[in-house]
Amino acid sequence: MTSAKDIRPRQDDLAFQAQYFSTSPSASFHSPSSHGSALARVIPVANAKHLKPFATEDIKVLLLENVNQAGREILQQQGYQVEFLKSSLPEDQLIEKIRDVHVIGIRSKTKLSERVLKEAKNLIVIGCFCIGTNQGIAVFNSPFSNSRSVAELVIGEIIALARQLGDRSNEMHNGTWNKVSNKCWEIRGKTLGIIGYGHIGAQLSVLAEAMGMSVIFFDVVNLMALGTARQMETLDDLMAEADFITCHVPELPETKGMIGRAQFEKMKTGSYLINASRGTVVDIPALIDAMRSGKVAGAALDVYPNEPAGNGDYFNNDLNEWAEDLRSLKNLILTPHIGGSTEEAQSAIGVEVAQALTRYVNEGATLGAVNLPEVNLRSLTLDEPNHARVVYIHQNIPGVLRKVNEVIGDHNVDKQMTDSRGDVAYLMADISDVNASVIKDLYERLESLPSRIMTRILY
Ligand SMILES: NC(=O)C1=CN([C@@H]2O[C@H](COP(=O)(O)OP(=O)(O)OC[C@H]3O[C@@H](n4cnc5c(N)ncnc54)[C@H](O)[C@@H]3O)[C@@H](O)[C@H]2O)C=CC1
Ligand SMILES: O=C(O)CCC(=O)C(=O)O
Repeated sequence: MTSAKDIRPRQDDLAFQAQYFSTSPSASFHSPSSHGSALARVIPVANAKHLKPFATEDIKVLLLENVNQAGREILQQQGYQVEFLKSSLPEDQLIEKIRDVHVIGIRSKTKLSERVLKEAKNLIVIGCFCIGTNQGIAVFNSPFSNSRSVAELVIGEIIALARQLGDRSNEMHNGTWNKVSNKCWEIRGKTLGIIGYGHIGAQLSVLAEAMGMSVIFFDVVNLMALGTARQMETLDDLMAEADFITCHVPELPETKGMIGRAQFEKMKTGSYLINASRGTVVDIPALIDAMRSGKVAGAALDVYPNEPAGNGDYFNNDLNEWAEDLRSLKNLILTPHIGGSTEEAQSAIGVEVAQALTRYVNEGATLGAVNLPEVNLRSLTLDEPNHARVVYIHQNIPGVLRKVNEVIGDHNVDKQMTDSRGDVAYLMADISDVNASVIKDLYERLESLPSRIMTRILY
């Protein structure tokens, strides 16, 4: 019987290798520490084939934005070449780097623009150690590993704003004792208005009620309210009733500027605004005016329309034209996008995304992908050394499966699964009794089909 090694393509055929990575066993994976994610549903097979990815050392991973060490280690342990940078990269430098890369890991600062992706000829998967995009390149994220951290930050800010803690602390740092109770409040009995009742909004709802707040929320989806929270019919209703308003919606065309002058008008005089979602959600010049007029008694911002790529003295008008106006305002907490920046969140994200990337690179499984249908096949086992796994990403148009099956149907297909999501379909098939020349032939025939987006063969 031929061993797995015997069916390797030649090491010097680089273009060929770039597309071919062998499988690796489910048994070597552990479920991520986080809570019921798609990956946690994967059941390890007892005698799963213990393969290391073929030509492991040729898999190049670029990790930007200080991705957590736990995630880095998972990728390094696979034997991949991992390059790690603390900050993100400007577009031109990213284009230079991404040409060779198979896997990229990013956080919220890196923009994988069309220009960048066009140059990413070898890229097979993107790990968002936060969120996503769509190019036939799989994208994995960690949908709720940092939700609790954001919710806890917001709870801290609600109390800090109600008690003007930022101002008192700054005054003491400057040597001033200023003991005041005027316009300082308990939060018990006050109303929290949550805009966007998803992972973060829902956590916040529970925490706020535990501290004696009443919770109302507005969401485009009709959702089950937790505890005694109430869903409001309109955003205006929420703006008019809440004492504290906090935004937890995604960045979308519909959420751009969703808190603008008209919404500030609706707010109670002396209420508070918090934004730890995305910088475009709040119209900042309108907020500045609302704070100057006393309509808004305090605010906390964690996110901004423009954010710097790394740490440094960047929070000025060159970055955002109103930055210095913001810096001059009282009872305004400004934080550098740290909502999800806790050891717990970063470690959980690192593990979850790195495991998803590894599973995709080695096995083709798309469980937890943001932009592809979720497809998985049970692991190949030790009894199946001469099997190959075909992964075929293609346009979701009629007639493709017939053509694909004409190609693979000459062989014994042990198992096959296909699913689609929008315009993209994903097929996985395990084929038995194959050797290197068969694999090469299959690969070339699948690549030549007009519907092809990406072909990979794993073994
Ligand atoms: N500051 C930070 O470090 C972090 C910021 N975030 C941001 O927070 C956002 C929310 O995070 P999650 O709660 O995890 O997201 P999620 O997807 O679980 O919840 C978002 C909610 O917003 C609702 N929504 C969407 N459009 C809306 C609209 N126009 N009006 C009202 N509701 C709308 C959705 O129906 C959903 O219920 C993320 O998209 C991200 O931008 C997330 C993590 C960390
Ligand atoms: O911590 C980060 O880099 C990004 C956090 C965030 O905004 C997100 O997960 O969407």
